[in-house]
Amino acid sequence: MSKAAVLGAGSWGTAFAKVLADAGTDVTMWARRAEVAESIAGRHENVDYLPGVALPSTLTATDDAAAALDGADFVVLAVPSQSLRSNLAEWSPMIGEDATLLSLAKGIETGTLMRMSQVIVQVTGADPGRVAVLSGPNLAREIAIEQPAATVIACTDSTRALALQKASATGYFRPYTNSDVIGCEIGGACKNVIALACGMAAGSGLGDNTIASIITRGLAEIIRLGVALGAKPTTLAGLAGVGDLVATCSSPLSRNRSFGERLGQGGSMETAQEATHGQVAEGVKSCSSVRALASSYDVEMPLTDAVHRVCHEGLVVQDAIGQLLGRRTKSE
Ligand SMILES: NC(=O)c1ccc[n+]([C@@H]2O[C@H](COP(=O)([O-])OP(=O)(O)OC[C@H]3O[C@@H](n4cnc5c(N)ncnc54)[C@H](O)[C@@H]3O)[C@@H](O)[C@H]2O)c1
Ligand SMILES: O=P(O)(O)OC[C@H](O)CO
Repeated sequence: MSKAAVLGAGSWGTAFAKVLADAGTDVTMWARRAEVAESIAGRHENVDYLPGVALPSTLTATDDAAAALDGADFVVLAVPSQSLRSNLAEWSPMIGEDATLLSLAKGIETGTLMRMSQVIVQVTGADPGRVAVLSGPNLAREIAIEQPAATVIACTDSTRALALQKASATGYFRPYTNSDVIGCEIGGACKNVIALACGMAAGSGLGDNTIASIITRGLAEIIRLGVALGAKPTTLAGLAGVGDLVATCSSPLSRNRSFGERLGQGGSMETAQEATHGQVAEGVKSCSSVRALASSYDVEMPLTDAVHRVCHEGLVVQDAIGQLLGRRTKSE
């Protein structure tokens, strides 16, 4: 039986740990707070992040990273993007030398403008072939209650991608393999920014035509950036692109969409943060790093730029909408 350590016990770390356990993988979770680890190991419930969801009795948890990592074939990184580097620096010496590192995070690091797989390679010194990413339309609570969904596991080493696929395939969770790590990561990070824009529109009282227009033009700018970075357009037309974009932009479960909705209703950044119930809305920081990354590749991303200006430069949502519609007309 293969062994996995899931580092991070938030909503997605917990839901994906359940998937792995249901697929027959031996899983130990690491939680930052002892009481969260105790709740998972003792009550088989993560009361803080996934209340009401019964976790498998085979799923164990600890607040000791070394214990979780001991003998792990798969190291699943489930902390927010902006804290991955500092956490990984601590964990790196405890990671087995042939372990596969799987990133669940959907963000671009501020400052360095690195994708998570690049951060992992830089911090651990691992060969890039040992690093995989998982991305797709995977709202944690829906997966946790076993509603069927698909995802993408991307790794340049197909043997490792297949091993992860086997370790996480269940009757409700269907992982597809892909070798396009860049495409999956760009799709995952950028859709959060577009979901913020959709939330802002919905919060302003705008309807489905507007949302569909934002999703579609959002996809256009995501593809532009992805292709500039070396991603395959087909990846962005798949689960890790369109699939995740549609799910996140449409769902009331999305923290990014909910955050944007509060801003669209006229709320402050602080009240918008409350809409995420203490969980991370990655797009709030990644809108700035995605915008900077796009600028360094001379890629135009007007929606991302507008989201950045609303979140970080005080632009009012209604003015952002006016400015977007006031841009010169052009061909599709
Ligand atoms: N929740 C989802 O539906 C979902 C689905 C797919 C991908 N993701 C991605 O997975 C990643 C993790 O998201 P999540 O939903 O589990 O987030 P979350 O906010 O629910 O939980 C984050 C976890 O990381 C921990 N954490 C926060 N800051 C930390 C720090 N500085 N050091 C160590 N631990 C820290 C928290 O205690 C918590 O256990 C994000 O990049 C997110 O975009 C989330
Ligand atoms: O709740 P969000 O906005 O972080 O989105 C969750 C997942 O990424 C959806 O696939």
